[in-house]
Amino acid sequence: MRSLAVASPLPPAAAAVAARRRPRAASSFGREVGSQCWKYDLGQDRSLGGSLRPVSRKFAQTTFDKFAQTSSAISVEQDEVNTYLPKGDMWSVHKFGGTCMGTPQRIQSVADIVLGDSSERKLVIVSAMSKVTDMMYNLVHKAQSRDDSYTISLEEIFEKHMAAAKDLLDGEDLARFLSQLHSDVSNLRAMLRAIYIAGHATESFSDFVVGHGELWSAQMLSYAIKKSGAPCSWMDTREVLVVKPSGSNQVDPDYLESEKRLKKWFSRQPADIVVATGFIATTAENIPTTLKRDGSDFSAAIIGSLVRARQVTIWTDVDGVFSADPRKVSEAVILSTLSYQEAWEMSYFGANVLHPRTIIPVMKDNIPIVIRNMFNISAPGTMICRQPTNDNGDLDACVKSFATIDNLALVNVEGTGMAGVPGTSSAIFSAVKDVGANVIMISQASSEHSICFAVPEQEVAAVSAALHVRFREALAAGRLSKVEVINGCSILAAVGLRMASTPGVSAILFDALAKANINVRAIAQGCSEYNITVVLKQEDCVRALRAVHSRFFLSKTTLAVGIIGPGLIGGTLLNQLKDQASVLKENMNIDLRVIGITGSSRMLLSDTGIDLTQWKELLRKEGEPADLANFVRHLSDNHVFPNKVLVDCTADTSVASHYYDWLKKGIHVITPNKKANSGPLDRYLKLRTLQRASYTHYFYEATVGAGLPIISTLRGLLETGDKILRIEGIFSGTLSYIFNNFEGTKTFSNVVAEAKEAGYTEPDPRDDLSGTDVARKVIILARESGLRLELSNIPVKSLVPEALASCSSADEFMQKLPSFDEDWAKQRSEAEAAGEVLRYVGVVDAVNKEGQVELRRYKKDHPFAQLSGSDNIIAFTTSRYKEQPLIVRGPGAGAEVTAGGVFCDILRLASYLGAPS
Ligand SMILES: NC(=O)C1=CN([C@@H]2O[C@H](COP(=O)(O)OP(=O)(O)OC[C@H]3O[C@@H](n4cnc5c(N)ncnc54)[C@H](O)[C@@H]3O)[C@@H](O)[C@H]2O)C=CC1
Ligand SMILES: N[C@@H](CC=O)C(=O)O
Ligand code: NA
Repeated sequence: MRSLAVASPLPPAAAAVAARRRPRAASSFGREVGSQCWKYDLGQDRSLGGSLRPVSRKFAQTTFDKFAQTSSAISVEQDEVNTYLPKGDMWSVHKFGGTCMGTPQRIQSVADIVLGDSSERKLVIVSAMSKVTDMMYNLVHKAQSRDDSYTISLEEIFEKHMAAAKDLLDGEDLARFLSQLHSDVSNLRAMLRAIYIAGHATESFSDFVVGHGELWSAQMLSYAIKKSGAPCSWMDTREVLVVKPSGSNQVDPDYLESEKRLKKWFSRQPADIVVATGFIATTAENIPTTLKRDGSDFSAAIIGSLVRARQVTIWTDVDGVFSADPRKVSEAVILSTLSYQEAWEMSYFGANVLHPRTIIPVMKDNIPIVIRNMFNISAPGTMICRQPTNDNGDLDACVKSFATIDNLALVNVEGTGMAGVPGTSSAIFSAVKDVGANVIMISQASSEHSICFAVPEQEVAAVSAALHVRFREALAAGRLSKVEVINGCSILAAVGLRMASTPGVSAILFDALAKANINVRAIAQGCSEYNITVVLKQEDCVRALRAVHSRFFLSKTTLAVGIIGPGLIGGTLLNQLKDQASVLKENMNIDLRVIGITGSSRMLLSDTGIDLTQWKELLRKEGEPADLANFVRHLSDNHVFPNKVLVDCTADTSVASHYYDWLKKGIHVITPNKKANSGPLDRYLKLRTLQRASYTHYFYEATVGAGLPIISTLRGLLETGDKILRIEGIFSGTLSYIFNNFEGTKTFSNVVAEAKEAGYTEPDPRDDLSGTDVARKVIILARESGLRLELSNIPVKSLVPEALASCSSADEFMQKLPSFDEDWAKQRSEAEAAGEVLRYVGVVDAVNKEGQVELRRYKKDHPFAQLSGSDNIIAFTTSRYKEQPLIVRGPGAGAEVTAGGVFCDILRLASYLGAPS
């Protein structure tokens, strides 16, 4: 809270006025006004939240006493002893915009809010009723375009205000207002007629006409407050607020002259509640003018400064200032405090906070501005004040918000002739100034070989032309190599006062961008570090915003998921995601959204996330014909989610052939499908090279041993410097199940059917029986270990009878398989007779750089003979695990374990993207 400045004794007349007021002030929390008794108790008034009641009753009284006995902060000249400008902490300034003043009911609510503020004195700045300013400008436009309908428009404006007044007021006040309205409208009619005849309106004519919206709304509100029992005056700010034009359609307040006039005004009407017109002002020559864009906020700030208000409250229709545009970031939060500089930066970067001009008048006196929602007065709002002290030391306290500006172009002026040549940047920017373009951001590396800057896209052609003219000779001589324009850019700015003193902020920012695969074109940060600005492609902007916002504010990792192949594994995965999603969100801050599911015939798309409790039904009923290209486009075109992953749950080679393109697009890939990693070596190497060089991830743990940690174990060994000598094991869940259960009681074909039924087999069980599936796993592990092997390098012993290899379908194969049961029974009995069991094993021989896949016989006490169910067992013999191999064993096939392995990869990805571990 500001303390009252004490400078010189109060002039006698002012002291007399103050003394006269003291008894009233002392009883102002329960005083008689006319016949009505209105009582405000600071302690009891909960309706207005904290920020409206920053002074205690005792403080208010002490302040008032100090004021009465001493002086004001601004010295009062002797010749003004008869003027009275009460100031000090008892003034509270409120500003209500057009939306707040939109209807008679709203004007009444405004009156209630004003009356509910227990401050000593209140100055209320109002805008015109909503849309009225536009209607007024339109009137002028019509009149000067000689469009007769201006008379009808004027009538509409008249009707609107008359109806509102009739709704709101009655008796003498209504009559007084209507008579003023009549008289104003007939003056306006005459004036517009003159404009019509002249076919032209000067700026001051136009400003005079337009300002009537505020004149009427201020009067209506002041009568409404009066009607509720509180004495209230209204102020035409053209009598007090003096401004001078400052170019670029802006004005500068003349504080000294305004203060003099304000004192005079108060000497005539020393009121406790004053409703003043926003937006309008006067020049020193008494010509009506306006404060231009966002004028009413500016009025409130200037007047707040003139009366040294304890607080300026800007009432609007949002709960406060958001950490990012809530239309783009649904998780944006309301900030409780902001420093002036932060608010300033944010408004510059397009956050709809306050116009930077609005902050200057209050900033010099450290007067807090509070943004509050008049439609939700229980929300405390956002306080903009001197460096807030209640920061909690978190990252969200050092980065306050993120803002963006779209439709920019980047201009890059480059050449060796720029380095060390004084005046180059001056020449560049003077050329830019000559075409009137607005430079939004500048960046120059210290090598001085290039300067790049951002301008609005619609100004870039003129800028580029001007630079080409200005640097014609330098370009011709090769001193400058190019003047390059990059269209379609946006700026993303992180704003926060404490970024300067917090190490690592930019690292986190850029890490979040990199992980969302967003390319940064240019960077700027001043040493004040109120903001870090990056230029990126406009199409990436919302995604970038969400990525950085979630990183700083929510630590939430949002991942958009596309599932390809909702068969056994894909379907089980969807169900697991459904069951676990809320736990992940709550406990791990991971927000997984499945935004697409595609099978081979139908696909289901959603922009925000499919309801997984009924995905099957939705896919059937609301799905559209499947189209993989469109499916991928749906994912990559979604600019809302920062991170995207495609999960390929098919066994399809053609789906796998797209991984490279997807990774290139920045889409992560996760799969249990072995086709990509066991396909042609050159393709595999290309894929891995791309993935290693980018921030996109490719995980495939379930391709070997399903959910068992095989790939991750192998990687762990390799990455920590262990040397793989041999990997040997039973890699097929199907074949393991078959030989574990083919014990003489069931036929071979029966056991195969059971494995298929249990979900262990490939979509076509011949892939298992042929040994191809095992060979693929051997290849995957061999390549992971650094061997450059092709599938064709692995000799495979197929268990598929030759006669059935050419069956046209898996079903046909299964039907014909029983005719070979006898052969199998024979093989089994032979092994049994020798005290052995049949096992189908795969080997990666890293020493001899080869792989093998064989049906072998093992003694019954061998570890490979001890398995049950669909168990896999994999033994890693390495430099470290030489005497005793490292063994991983457990079910290596089946829907739940495999989907669980894929799910694990999704969480691994989330953790790589920044989710907590
Ligand atoms: N079943 C298991 O225990 C394990 C399976 N896997 C792998 O999981 C993958 C899936 O296996 P399952 O779910 O058992 O097979 P599945 O046949 O039940 O499911 C595959 C699904 O993919 C769909 N599909 C096929 N081609 C498609 C395309 N081009 N576009 C869109 N959808 C397409 C099919 O319509 C089917 O819905 C396979 O690659 C398999 O090798 C990996 C480890 C263990
Ligand atoms: N069909 C495969 C499934 C796992 O990859 C198997 O049986 O192991
Ligand atoms: Na695995």
